[in-house]
Amino acid sequence: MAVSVTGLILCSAILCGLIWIILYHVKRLRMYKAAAKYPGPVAWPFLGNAYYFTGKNEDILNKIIKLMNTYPSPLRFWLGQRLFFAVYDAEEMKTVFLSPKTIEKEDLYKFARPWLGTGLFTAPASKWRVHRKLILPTFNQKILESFVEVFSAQSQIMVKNMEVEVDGEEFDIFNYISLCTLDIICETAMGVAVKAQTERNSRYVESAKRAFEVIFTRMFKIWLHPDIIFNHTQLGADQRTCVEYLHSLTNDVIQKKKQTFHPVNGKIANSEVVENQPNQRKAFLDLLMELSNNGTKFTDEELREEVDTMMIAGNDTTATVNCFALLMMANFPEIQDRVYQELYDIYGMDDPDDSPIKHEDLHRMEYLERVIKETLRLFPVGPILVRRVVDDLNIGTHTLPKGSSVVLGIFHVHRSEKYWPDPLKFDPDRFLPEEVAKRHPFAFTPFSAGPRNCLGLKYAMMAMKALLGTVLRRYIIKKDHMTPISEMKLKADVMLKPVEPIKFRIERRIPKIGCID
Ligand code: HEM
Repeated sequence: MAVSVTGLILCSAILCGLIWIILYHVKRLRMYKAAAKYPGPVAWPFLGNAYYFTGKNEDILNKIIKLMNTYPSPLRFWLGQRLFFAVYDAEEMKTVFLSPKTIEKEDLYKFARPWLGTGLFTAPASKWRVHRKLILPTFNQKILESFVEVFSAQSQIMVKNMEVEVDGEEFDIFNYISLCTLDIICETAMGVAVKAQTERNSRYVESAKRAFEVIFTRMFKIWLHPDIIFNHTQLGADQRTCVEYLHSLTNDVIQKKKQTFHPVNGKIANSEVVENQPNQRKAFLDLLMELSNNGTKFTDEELREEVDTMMIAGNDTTATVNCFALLMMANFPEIQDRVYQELYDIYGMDDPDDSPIKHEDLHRMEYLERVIKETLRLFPVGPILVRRVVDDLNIGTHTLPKGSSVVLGIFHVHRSEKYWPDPLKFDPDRFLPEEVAKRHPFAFTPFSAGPRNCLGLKYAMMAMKALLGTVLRRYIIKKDHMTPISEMKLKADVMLKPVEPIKFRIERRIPKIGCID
């Protein structure tokens, strides 16, 4: 009798399980039918195409690019039960970028939430709409202009630190630049001087790097998706250690700031680094705390999430692009000369210490701006972006079904012959206004596009110009052997990175005869 009751329970459980599986698949029948109309690699039961993404992190980006080179846009693939469409046609991308149906980030971004919570970058659309509107004014032109002083001062510290490399061997430039961009973002986002450059403290940079690696690895390894498995792996342990440190830093600053907060007029006492300065520069965190006091509340946790988001969105991105831009100028000395000529026209032979770069100088660096844009074209730090499709979305000849996700193939479009003749040639003049006018506007989207684009676009361009300008006024950058762009190995750890460190030599700059009027 006991056996038959057990048997009965077992049969019922199996039956319920089967009914659940059938209902689950019936509900998704529409999506399966839609998926069948698109080209893509053969998907295995349960795993989908996850088998394709096994292997090292550095191979994943190349595998995605290979798929895009094999199939026409839009292409279909499955990660377990998740259906993805990769879109890499500028017109189709335009529709996706601009549609309210694809404003929601893909669920894979949730793996960044232990670190960034629901700050702007990872926020669900409902929260993102409210916070984006509140935060947008803190990036206004006047505030950005007040930051240029910081961009310049920190870049000057960096070029001084690089002095030891003058006339030496090739060295890894990322070490210098990442500490400089970290000092810059800490001062402008939090209003504190962490002195990463002077004290050579790279723990933040190392922790953020490892945290990114872990997030990216987890995204493509579907067996690491459930928390219960991930938390028991070495990756889970690494993430906990890194995030604990990263959070402690931000929490510390918030608590200290709160003690200087003046509750009567709702203003923050000037932050420690800017105390005796006349222009009353405010950091991003100060501005957010003032907003909170005006009744638009950010909890302490939300403040930390938004500051962590800015710290990470604004540090590694600009550091990486600066390194790529310097590499391109080392590879192509004639382009470096043109940039220097432009700087010479503004500053003559004055040293950056005597006449630092000011905000009103930045708009005169037109050629440098084109160099940065061409760098962003060939090396977009966000090589792919992923959004959820919350309702059927017609993208021209196809309809992406509700419940699927869309991968925007920015890297592929940036290097497509369709939009860029001789795409692997480094040619900043592609960004002359008359050339831009001839091109599809969505063929160049390094900062994303549409309502959920990069909030720090202007900040980033100003910071990069100040840093690169300061380096090139002081040094000539040289490479012993040029690596053709087609042979440069790239990987994605969420952001696009070079597989090998970027190295070059420096010499002190003595203006060339041809450059002096
Ligand atoms: C070269 C530098 C940079 C590049 C190429 C870049 C690129 C991007 C891209 C592609 C996105 C969209 C990500 C996605 O949809 O998944 C994004 C978002 C964002 N970026 Fe940047 N970024 C840069 C620098 C900065 C800086 C300096 C800041 C702030 C100081 C910043 C703040 C943000 C924020 C807050 C978001 C989220 C926007 C939202 O969802 O509303 N970025 N960035």
